[in-house]
Amino acid sequence: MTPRRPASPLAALTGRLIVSCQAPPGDPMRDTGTLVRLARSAQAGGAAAVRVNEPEVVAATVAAVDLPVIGLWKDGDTGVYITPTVRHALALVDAGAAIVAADATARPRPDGSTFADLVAAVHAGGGLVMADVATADEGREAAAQGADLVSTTLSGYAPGSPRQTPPDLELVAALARSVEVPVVAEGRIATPEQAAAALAAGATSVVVGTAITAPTALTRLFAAGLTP
Ligand SMILES: CC(=O)N[C@H](C=O)[C@@H](O)[C@H](O)[C@H](O)COP(=O)(O)O
Repeated sequence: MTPRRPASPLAALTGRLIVSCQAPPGDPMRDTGTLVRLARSAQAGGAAAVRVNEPEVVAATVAAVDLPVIGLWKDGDTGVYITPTVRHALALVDAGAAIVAADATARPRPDGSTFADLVAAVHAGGGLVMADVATADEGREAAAQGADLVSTTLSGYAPGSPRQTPPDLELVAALARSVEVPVVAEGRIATPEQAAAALAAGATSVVVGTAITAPTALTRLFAAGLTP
C-alpha cells in the first residue's frame, strides 16, 4: 500500500499538541497494536500529530490515523540513539513518516554521516526533518543544515544541557529567538499549564509523551506519592 503523506504537515501543527506514543523496551505497552490505539486515542482527543518509534509502528500508525506521523527510530540508549544513521532515517520515510525526528546534537553519528547528510536524504525521499537538540547552538546549527523544525527533546539527556525536572522553557525561548524554523517544546511537559507556558515561551507546537501515554511511569509516580 502507498503510504499516506499529507502535502504540508507543518501548517497544521501551529499552536497545537503533538502526542508521543512510545513505550520503553520491556514495557507491557510496547506492542504495535497497543501503540496504534494510543495514537488513535490521541487523534480522538485533539492531537495535531503523533510521534512514533520504529518503522513497523510508524507504518501501522500511518494506516490507522489521519494525522501527520513524526517517525523516529531509537537504536540503543547511549550517545546518538534517536535515528542515528541515514539508513534509519530512510526506513522511516519508507514507512510513511511525514516528518523524521533525528538527533542533531554535536556528537558523532555511528555511520560517520553528518546531520546535513540525513536531512538531504530525507528531503530527497519527500519527508521533513525534526532536529532533536539539547542546546540553542545545536538548534541553530541544525536549522543551518536544513532542519524543517527544531525540538528541545534532548535537553536534560545530552551534554551541555541542564538536568532538571521541569521542561526546559529557557531553551524554547532561546531557540525561538534564534531560528527561523518552527520550535517544538518537548521533554517532561507534565501538565496542560506547562504546555501552555511552552507556547507562551515561543514554541510553535508542544510534544507530550509520558504524561499522556505512559501508564507504567505514571503509576510509579502515584505509587511513590503514597510511600511514606
Ligand atoms: C530523551 C528521549 O529519548 N526522548 C524520547 C524521544 O522521542 C521519548 O522517550 C520521550 O518520551 C519524548 O521525547 C517525549 O517526552 P516526555 O515523555 O518527557 O513528554
